[in-house]
Amino acid sequence: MFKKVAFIGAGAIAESMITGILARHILEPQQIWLTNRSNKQRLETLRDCFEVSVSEQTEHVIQNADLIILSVKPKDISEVLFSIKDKLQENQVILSVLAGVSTDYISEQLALANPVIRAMPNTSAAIGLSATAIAAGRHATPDHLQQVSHLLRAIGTTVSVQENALHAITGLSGSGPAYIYYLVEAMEEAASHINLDTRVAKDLILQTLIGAAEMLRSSSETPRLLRRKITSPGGTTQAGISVLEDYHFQEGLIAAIQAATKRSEELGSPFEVLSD
Ligand SMILES: NC(=O)C1=CN([C@@H]2O[C@H](COP(=O)(O)OP(=O)(O)OC[C@H]3O[C@@H](n4cnc5c(N)ncnc54)[C@H](OP(=O)(O)O)[C@@H]3O)[C@@H](O)[C@H]2O)C=CC1
Ligand SMILES: O=C(O)[C@@H]1CCC=N1
Repeated sequence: MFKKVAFIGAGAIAESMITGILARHILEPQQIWLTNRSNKQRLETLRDCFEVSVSEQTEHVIQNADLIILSVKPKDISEVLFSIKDKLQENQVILSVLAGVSTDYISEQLALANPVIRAMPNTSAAIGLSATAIAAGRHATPDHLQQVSHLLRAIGTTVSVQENALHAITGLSGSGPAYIYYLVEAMEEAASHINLDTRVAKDLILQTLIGAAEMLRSSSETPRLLRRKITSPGGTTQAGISVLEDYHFQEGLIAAIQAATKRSEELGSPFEVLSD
């Protein structure tokens, strides 16, 4: 297991991952190091909250780390790779969670034989419920993949995929929680239109979501059948679904996931490398 894990990038996904990892005691706080570009206040907040080590010096953070997690925006990756390439030690494993950016790009920029692995988690990592996909890049052996998967299993489920699937996975499950939160925003807004008490409505919406998710997980029935069982002919659900159909709800969601997938490809396109 990794002894020191360094995060370069201290934003939303780094925080979610650290929360999940510490909650499962996969690592102790003193094993986690963190840096960002300039937001000192943010580093201090995370240090105080998690008791992890922080430093404005990337060199200090990555020194002797056996796993380095890249968690910056795609636009910042070139700068980060340039700043660490001369400081990396042999055998340090690189794990990138960036949308779009290929492992080949990372390896080419580093021009080193360090193993590179790419993963796409989501923010449910914070409660150990991320749906994470992982792909091996250059120099990553099955053993490296296994070690990283072990760590990532602390933050949820992990599935190994071919790297070219990661754009679609980013559109589906990387961004996925946002689609659900967007739906809940609309349900809460609807509750106010139908004069329900806000607190009561929030509790009912939450339990409805949890119940439906658990039904999907535990039942052998398809989502379509589960939906049909709620939809009495001429009843309330049919009235509601019929309006969703008028608004092309499903087509909208399909288009949203396609757009997010395309955006991942676009974010990665400045970093494409010609294959050997
Ligand atoms: N948010 C999500 O749900 C998910 C995000 N991702 C991916 O994770 C990555 C980060 O996303 P997110 O956490 O949302 O982004 P945030 O904007 O919240 O965080 C980005 C972090 O990167 C830091 N940073 C920028 N440039 C540098 C640099 N040169 N050296 C060190 N640190 C730097 C920023 O520091 P400062 O604030 O000081 O500028 C900030 O801490 C993205 O590539 C995204 O695609 C993947 C899965 C899910
Ligand atoms: O919105 C984004 O670009 C990132 C990638 C997946 C989730 N958030």
